[in-house]
Amino acid sequence: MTELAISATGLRKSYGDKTVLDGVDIAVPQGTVFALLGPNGAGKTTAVKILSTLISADDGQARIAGHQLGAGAAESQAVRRAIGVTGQFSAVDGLITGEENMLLMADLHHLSKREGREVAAELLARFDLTEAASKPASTYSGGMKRRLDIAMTLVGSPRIIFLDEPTTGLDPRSRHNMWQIIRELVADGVTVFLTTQYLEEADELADNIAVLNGGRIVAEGSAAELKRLVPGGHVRLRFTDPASYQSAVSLFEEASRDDDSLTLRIPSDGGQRQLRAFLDQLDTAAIEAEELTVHTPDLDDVFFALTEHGEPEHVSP
Ligand SMILES: Nc1ncnc2c1ncn2[C@@H]1O[C@H](COP(=O)(O)OP(=O)(O)OP(=O)(O)O)[C@@H](O)[C@H]1O
Repeated sequence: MTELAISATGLRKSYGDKTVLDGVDIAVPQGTVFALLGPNGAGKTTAVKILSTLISADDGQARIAGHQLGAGAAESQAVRRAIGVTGQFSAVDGLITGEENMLLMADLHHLSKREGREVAAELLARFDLTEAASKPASTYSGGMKRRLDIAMTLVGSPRIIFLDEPTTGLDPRSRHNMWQIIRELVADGVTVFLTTQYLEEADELADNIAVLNGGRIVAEGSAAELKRLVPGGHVRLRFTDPASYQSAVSLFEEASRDDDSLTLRIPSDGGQRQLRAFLDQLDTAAIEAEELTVHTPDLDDVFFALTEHGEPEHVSP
């Protein structure tokens, strides 16, 4: 069995009478990406803070890199040495330059001056920050700050990295850059624990995804496994001619309809056989659709089905 980099059972945390985590179990094998997915306020950051020793849980057990959480200062210290944390509580100091931020980190990790300069230069180059290295970090774009934050985290060569919403607020190009950085970390054998509100991000990066809602993990598995949990596959037929739309409505009784947009949504597995049958039915009845699109369930369907948002009401494209 692959060794677990992170394991937790029965984690609980409340603030006053508000229960944020209500018995959460997590298992992350070494060298994999785990995504904790959940709506705003679901408790994702709280879970990261507990697992990275920043706060303690009210109850439950956790082992990080083989060290038990809550088992004394030495064990917590060992956990901190093995992990890196970046995200909503960024360590970047805007008043000093990117390079000075890196050197500060190197000092914290007790690297010699020479080693520190070498590691800083190497990481700044790796994250495309060499040119900006002598400018104050406050002048950096959002994407550059995140890259600097990760570069600073890597000074200590952590084997486990917690990334709390690493791409929130980034533009699409910076988001893709960040995904590439995360993939390279994993290729180097680093274990990544990621929180995100973006289903696409979890789909792109994670080996395993857990959906956190109401303080509990309500579903867990690979993106493909989660997609199989929910129905959501359908064929969408859009019409411009109201008469054709009405004919199709009577032909496909099982379809859900949107009379405003003249659109029908027919449950379907998206398979070739079923698609051919739909087309045959349309041809036989001489109905011309403006557009036919196939929608296979995606993580959005899972998310909406499993979190308190409820079912999506609209006919999605
Ligand atoms: N120190 C605190 N004191 C009181 N309540 C807190 C504290 N920290 C977090 N909470 C509450 O716990 C809940 C979960 O917060 P948390 O930051 O873990 O959520 P999240 O899933 O990371 O959300 P987001 O995506 O918005 O960052 C929220 O309702 C929040 O208000």
